Amino acid sequence: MGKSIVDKIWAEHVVHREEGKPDLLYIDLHLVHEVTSPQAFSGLRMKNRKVRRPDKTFATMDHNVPTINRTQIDDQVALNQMTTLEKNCLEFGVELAGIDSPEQGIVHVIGPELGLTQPGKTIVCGDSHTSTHGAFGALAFGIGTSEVEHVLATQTLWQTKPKTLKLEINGELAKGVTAKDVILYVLATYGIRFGTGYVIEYCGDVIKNLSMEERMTICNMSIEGGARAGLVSPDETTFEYLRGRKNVPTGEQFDQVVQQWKAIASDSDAEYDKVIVVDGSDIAPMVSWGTNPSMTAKVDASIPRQNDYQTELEKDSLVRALSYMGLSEGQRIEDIKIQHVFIGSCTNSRIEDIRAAAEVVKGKQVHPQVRALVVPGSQQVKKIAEAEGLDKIFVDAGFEWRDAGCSMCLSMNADVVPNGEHCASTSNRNFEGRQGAGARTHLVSPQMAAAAALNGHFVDIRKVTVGAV
Ligand SMILES: CC(C)[C@H](C(=O)O)[C@@H](O)C(=O)O
Ligand code: SF4
Repeated sequence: MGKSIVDKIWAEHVVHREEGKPDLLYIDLHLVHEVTSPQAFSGLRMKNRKVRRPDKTFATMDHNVPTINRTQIDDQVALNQMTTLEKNCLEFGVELAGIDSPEQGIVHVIGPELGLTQPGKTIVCGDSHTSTHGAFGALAFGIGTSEVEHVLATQTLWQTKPKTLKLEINGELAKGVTAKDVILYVLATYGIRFGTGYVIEYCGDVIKNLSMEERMTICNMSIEGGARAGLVSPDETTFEYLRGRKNVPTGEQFDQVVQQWKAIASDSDAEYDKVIVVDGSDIAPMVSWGTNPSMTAKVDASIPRQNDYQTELEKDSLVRALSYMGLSEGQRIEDIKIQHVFIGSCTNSRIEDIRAAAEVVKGKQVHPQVRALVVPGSQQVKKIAEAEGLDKIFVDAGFEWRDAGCSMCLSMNADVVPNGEHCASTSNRNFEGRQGAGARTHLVSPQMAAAAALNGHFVDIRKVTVGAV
């Protein structure tokens, strides 16, 4: 019987095993951000311990950094967390992409960008969307602050081996259907718990034909389906993305490491604990209408009615979600009006996302009732976009063009959606209050967000002429 990538990575990383206990796993890369690390560093200091492997630890600041006027920060909470991280990194010898660094950005955008994220690695971070790095064939998952301290101190982590779920997406995607729609469709179909206890391995022709950035979008939202990790076996697309990046070996050493990466991919006869098969041609551009990512519909459909559900529990949660969202049963998705647009977050803020949105926006104007923001995932993405003139396309159309950070994805900084207003957002969570108290989030792809910005309501991107000036 063949082995899956999870079996292989696990076997290579167990450093201690005892019957009836979790395994002790070796961690290859520990990413750190300002929100979940302060107590962990304090813990080390109190116990008089060092960071065991500073060379395998990398920090950035992303969650509450301002995305505008960075030279003069007046948000005291943000400032305090940022200076604390700076002090901790200096004291413990951890490399930091700080606020002034050209490498600063959302932790899940910069890991891959800097070539730190590589196939076969175990990667952790005190952040649930660490699953993003799975796109490279790494076993990557979020950990809590006490575990952050444990990894800092020992470079290991106690973990129970998860079950494996093969999610095969076959066929082809229609024009206008993106990776974001794939994962929203999966969540709309299988719910927010189907992945609980599993690591999801995404495969099939649709996944094979996606770019690395698109694969990251899908792996990113594995956590929204209950799985702590989601991954894709590495292939030529993976190796080509990594070739020439900082932190990736070069020359002959690159060829050698590619051989190791190839060996880590799942065997064709690998067995899984559960298998789900999806037909890619069923997927349409998706829009979330409720308060969790599974409350999502195709753009040309309508919000469900109570009668569409069997159980009282489901009917109740529909009613509650619609009351928070200020929407009604049976309302057409295209009739939902929006006042804000956020193009950003670790789900959709990479260069391909920004390019796709710019294509839609080019030569057009943001609807007069809409405030629209583009927040690149990293300062490097920002720089590439500016070199291509994309910032100008957005600014000319009436968008705000910002510095890198999490921004309106969770509104820990000044980028907030006001109470009761609707936001078309390329992020990953639409929970109550996520983008501000009373804010109403609709999860969509960058193309769909851009089209909504121009129209003031959702429109079917398949019917929009893209790129016409
Ligand atoms: C702040 C952080 C702990 C949190 C997470 O773990 O995901 C955040 O990134 C989020 O997206 O909600
Ligand atoms: S962009 Fe959003 S989802 Fe991603 S790490 Fe930041 S807050 Fe979390």
